[in-house]
This record gives sequence, structure tokens and C-alpha cells, in this order.
Amino acid sequence: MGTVSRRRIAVFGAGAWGTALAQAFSASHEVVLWGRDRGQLEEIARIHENTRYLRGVRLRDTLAVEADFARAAAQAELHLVVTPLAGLRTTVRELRRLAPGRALLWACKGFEAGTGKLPHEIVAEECGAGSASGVLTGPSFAAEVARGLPAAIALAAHDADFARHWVGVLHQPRLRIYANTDLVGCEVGGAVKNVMAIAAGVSDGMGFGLNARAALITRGLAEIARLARALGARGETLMGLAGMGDLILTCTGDLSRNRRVGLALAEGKGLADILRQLGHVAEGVSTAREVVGLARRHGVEMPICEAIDALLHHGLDARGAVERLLARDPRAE
Ligand SMILES: NC(=O)C1=CN([C@@H]2O[C@H](COP(=O)(O)OP(=O)(O)OC[C@H]3O[C@@H](n4cnc5c(N)ncnc54)[C@H](O)[C@@H]3O)[C@@H](O)[C@H]2O)C=CC1
Ligand SMILES: O=C(CO)COP(=O)(O)O
Repeated sequence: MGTVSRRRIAVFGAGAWGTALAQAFSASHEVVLWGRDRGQLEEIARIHENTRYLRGVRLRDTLAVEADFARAAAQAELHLVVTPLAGLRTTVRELRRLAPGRALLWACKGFEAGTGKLPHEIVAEECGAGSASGVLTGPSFAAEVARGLPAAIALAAHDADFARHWVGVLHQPRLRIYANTDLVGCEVGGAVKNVMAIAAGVSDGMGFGLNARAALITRGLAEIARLARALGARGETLMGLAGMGDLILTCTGDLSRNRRVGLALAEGKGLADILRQLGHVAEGVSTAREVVGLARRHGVEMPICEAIDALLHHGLDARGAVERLLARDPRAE
């Protein structure tokens, strides 16, 4: 791949992942980071660190911050939305109103609370079905990417030319980006692995051991693939970065916030306290509810997600959730 010209990129959302991606892309592009907390942006400009969401990472001097949303939007040819999923709809709506016609990527993972919609469906509703847009997703802990450790992720878009073009612009040796056209598969993989990571945290927290965790990951992948196929995904996508890759990372890595939610649930802590102490979004918590609803509507069996939804939202305790899974009848693999 030859040298690419510097592009103007605006990143919306200054949490852990938005800050990490802004840091990574500012190595070769002009990046401006917008966040809703003006004080936090001032701190980044002053000491080049996001102490609230990405403590200990020295950010590049050339990484600019902008508190004015409209100005950040107007300056850039690529908009990259990295708010929690709950902020995606209003953010892209405002982007389209203030600075239409720019390329759009998002990195949020999950199903919209209340509607069960995937991110690309939200974007299609707000920006039109044929908009120049796609998702960045895959196994990538913010703390590692921000430090320049190697990672590989997918950029998926319906339009193969769009995906190839932005892969060419954004790919770098330490953040390898693979083009994909299966938006549904990539987004379902990224969403449901967060629920599985909560399950893995519960299993590990209860001391069930490595065999149990391997079983959970494997059967979890089968669940994810079933739902993804029912929603129109290609099966092989779930064997790639956005499926198996992200599932393994989040179920086994203690940097995962979703996994940490599971570990704390296994200790008997209450969900509200866990989320308060976490201080970051754990998308699996709201995703679990939406996955269960979608699975029922599409007639897909998802026992692990059902058990985690019951644990998170319907008063079942961790032991009860595990017993429910272990008591299932035998079946063919
Ligand atoms: N942290 C990670 O390693 C990765 C996170 N992601 C995904 O990226 C998304 C964002 O995650 P993080 O940055 O880690 O979350 P975070 O909890 O670290 O930060 C969230 C940020 O978004 C802001 N925010 C919340 N609601 C907002 C809204 N409506 N509009 C604008 N800003 C809003 C918060 O003030 C905060 O700055 C999530 O969907 C997550 O699943 C994806 C890959 C890796
Ligand atoms: O999506 C992630 C890594 O790919 C981050 O996972 P958590 O949100 O569980 O920390």
C-alpha cells in the first residue's frame, strides 16, 4: 500500500474508544476529537491525556480537540461516531443536518434499546439507505490501541468500493483494517459478544474453570451465528475478526468492561452498583434484552443470552442462571 494523503477526520465521542481511535488515526491524518464534556477536552488540550477515560496514555500534540460540534463536523471529510450506541441516532441526525454529504463511520456496538435495530439500520433511517457509510468493529481494547500495540479490525460497508477506499486511507501497520461487505454479520458479532463476555465473567467469577469457559465461547459463537444468519448475515463473517475474534478477546481479556460486569455479578453485587463503579458503558447490559426479543421474533434459540438477560433484568441470581444452562437437555452440536 503506497503513502496516503492526509485526510481531515472528526471523531465524535471522547470516551475510551473515541480517544484511542483519534490517537491512532492522528499518526497519519488531521484528527479533531469532539466530546460533550468541555472540561475534559480542555484537559486533553492542556496535558495531552484523557484522565477520565484513558488514563496513562500520552496523546499526540497534533491531536486537536473541538468543543463546538458544528465546527468539528464542518471541518472534516470523514465523520467517525464513537459514542455509546445510545448516542448514535442523535449524533448522526445532527451530522446530517449540519454537514451533509460526508463519509460516515461508526464504532458503536449493540442493538438500539427499545427498537432492537442494528447501527447501520439507525444510520439508514437517519441518513438514507444509500449513504456513504460503514462500521469499524473487531477485537480492539482501547487501552492497547491507544498505546500503539498491534490490532486488526474490520471496516464493513454495503458498498465494497467505499469499504476499500477507507481501508486504504485508515489502515496502518499497528492497526490493520480488513474490508468487509457483510454489515449485518459484523454488527451482530460485535453486539452479541458483549452479552457472551458477561456470561464468561460470571462463569470465571464462580470458579467454573477453563473447560467451562471454552464451552461457553464455542456455544456462544454458535448462538451468535444462528441469530446473524437469521438476520441475513453470511455465516463465514462470524468466523472472522468481528465474530470469533472479538468474542475471544472480550470473553478472556480482563480489560473488557462487559466481562468485568459478569465477574462482579458472580460476587453477588447489584447491577446498579457495578455500573456506577465501572464508569464506562457496558453495552452488553442493554443488548441482552434486545437480543432476547429479536431471537424470539425470529424463532432463534439463544439460551446463553436468555440466561444473562434473566440475570441482568429479571431477578435471577448468578447461580440460578448457570443452573438453568447446565440443566438443558442434550442435543446435537
Ligand atoms: N473501549 C473499547 O475498547 C471499545 C469500545 N467500543 C464501542 O465504542 C462505543 C463507545 O465506547 P467507549 O468509548 O469505550 O465508552 P466510554 O464509556 O469509555 O465513553 C463513552 C463516552 O461517550 C460519551 N457519551 C455518552 N453518551 C453520549 C451521547 N449521547 N452523545 C455524545 N457522547 C456521549 C461519554 O460522555 C463518554 O465520553 C461503545 O459502543 C463500545 O461498545 C468498540 C470497540 C472497543
Ligand atoms: O469491544 C471491545 C473490544 O473489541 C471492548 O469490550 P468491552 O466494551 O467489554 O470493554
